[in-house]
Amino acid sequence: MIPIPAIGHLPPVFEFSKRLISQTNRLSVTIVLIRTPFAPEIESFSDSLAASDPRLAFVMLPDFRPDPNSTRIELFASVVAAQEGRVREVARGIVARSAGSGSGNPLLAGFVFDMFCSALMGTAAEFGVPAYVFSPPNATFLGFVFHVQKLHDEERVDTTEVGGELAVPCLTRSVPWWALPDVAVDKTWQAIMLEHTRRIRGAKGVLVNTFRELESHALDSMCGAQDDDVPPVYPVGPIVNLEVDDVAYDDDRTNEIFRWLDDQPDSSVVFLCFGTMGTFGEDQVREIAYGLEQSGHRFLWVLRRPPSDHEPKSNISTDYDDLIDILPEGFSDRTVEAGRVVGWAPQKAILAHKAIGGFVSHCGWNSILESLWFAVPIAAWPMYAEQQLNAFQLVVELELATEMKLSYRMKGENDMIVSASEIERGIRRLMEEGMEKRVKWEEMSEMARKTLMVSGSSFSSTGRFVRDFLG
Ligand SMILES: O=c1ccn([C@@H]2O[C@H](COP(=O)(O)OP(=O)(O)O[C@H]3O[C@H](CO)[C@@H](O)[C@H](O)[C@H]3O)[C@@H](O)[C@H]2O)c(=O)[nH]1
Repeated sequence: MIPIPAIGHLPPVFEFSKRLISQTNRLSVTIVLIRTPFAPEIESFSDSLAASDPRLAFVMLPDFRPDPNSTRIELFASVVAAQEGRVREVARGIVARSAGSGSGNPLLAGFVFDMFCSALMGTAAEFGVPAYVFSPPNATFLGFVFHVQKLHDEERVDTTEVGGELAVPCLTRSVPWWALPDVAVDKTWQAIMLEHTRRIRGAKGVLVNTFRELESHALDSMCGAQDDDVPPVYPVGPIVNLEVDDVAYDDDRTNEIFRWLDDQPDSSVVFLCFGTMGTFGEDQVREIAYGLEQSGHRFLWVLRRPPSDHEPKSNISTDYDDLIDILPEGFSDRTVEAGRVVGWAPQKAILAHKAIGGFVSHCGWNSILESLWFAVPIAAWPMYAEQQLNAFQLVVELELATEMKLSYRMKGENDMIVSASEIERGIRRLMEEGMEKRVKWEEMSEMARKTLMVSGSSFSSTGRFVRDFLG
């Protein structure tokens, strides 16, 4: 398994690997890791996982020192380039062990590459084994990028110049311009994604972190007549790694969060968290603070700061030294009973807590799956990457989530701040009017859990993958 070292991508790969070997005794998994600033906690959970099963091995590549001036795009590309030689070496080691094992069975059965490591897929061919791809984003996004690439390469349609809505087979409704992800409207991102997508078409199959009951339309749109060059897609999710929180966050600060949550009534707290990179300027922080205060609801707010001018541009967000510096004056005193503002916090364990009644989320796919798993309704506030498409899918296509703000592209440059009163309204809608939606989240949560049980759809799909993988 060759993951890309980002927090949104690693835990799903770890969890899927674990599931894979629990479902079959014909496979073991070696995960090739590289230490980067994206995933500082990487070792704490890989160590604990490696200890859990001898068929799960980790190879840690030496530290990768990023060029501090590189953008996130450049950084990802250079990480993958740095991985290349070592991935080959690791594979050679596995092949050499099979030669020495005397069993005559090849030990290297194949590779699974993160979709953003597609540049390494040629390694599989060198070793004469299949290359599969793992997609941490959902089936809708996968269908979307296949379609955009087909439009681009076969019909000479450049979506960055379309400017209106776009009909895509993976969604029943056309995607309005404001919900199109960066890969459809931004030339740099599109060029990168087109490259990945062309290579992914050459994979033997694509594993996707989703489940049929949630995304049947998108999954069906990718098989058969619609686009006959798409490799088989295996929905194997939801892959929600519940252990990461237990392993990585056993400290006083975290214990204090849970002591406070324990004292709050059931379903009374709104949780706000914006993924590994979601941060705001001072003006927006102030509006959120006032919006929360005016809503009168209890809250738990993860607030992190963007990298400063002298830090690498590609770093993930970090905790503030002192939150008092950024919050409006007197806010903490006035809300001492009603809420808590914290730095990085164990999101899954928080969503699992009975005091949480709603989640204001940036709509990263892991966050959505975690919220579905614990049946916590979302108010969507997408920020970057494919999150606007995820939000559109949740709010408009599936009618599951409410909205806080659906796009940063909907408004003009100077008008991107969401006001305190919009935030107040959004929180009230989420916490007070969501009964019907809450039932839907509970039903979906039950389906998410069932799909992983023996004979559930994702369990069966994983079994199908194992059979195909081993030929
Ligand atoms: O304070 C925090 C913040 C985040 N998390 C965890 O970090 C992960 C974040 O993943 P996700 O919600 O997917 O957000 P991103 O980190 O933004 O993920 C990237 O990767 C996802 C999967 O490809 C994409 O859907 C996103 O758009 C992309 O930004 C989740 O497991 C959260 O539980 C915490 O535990 N504590």
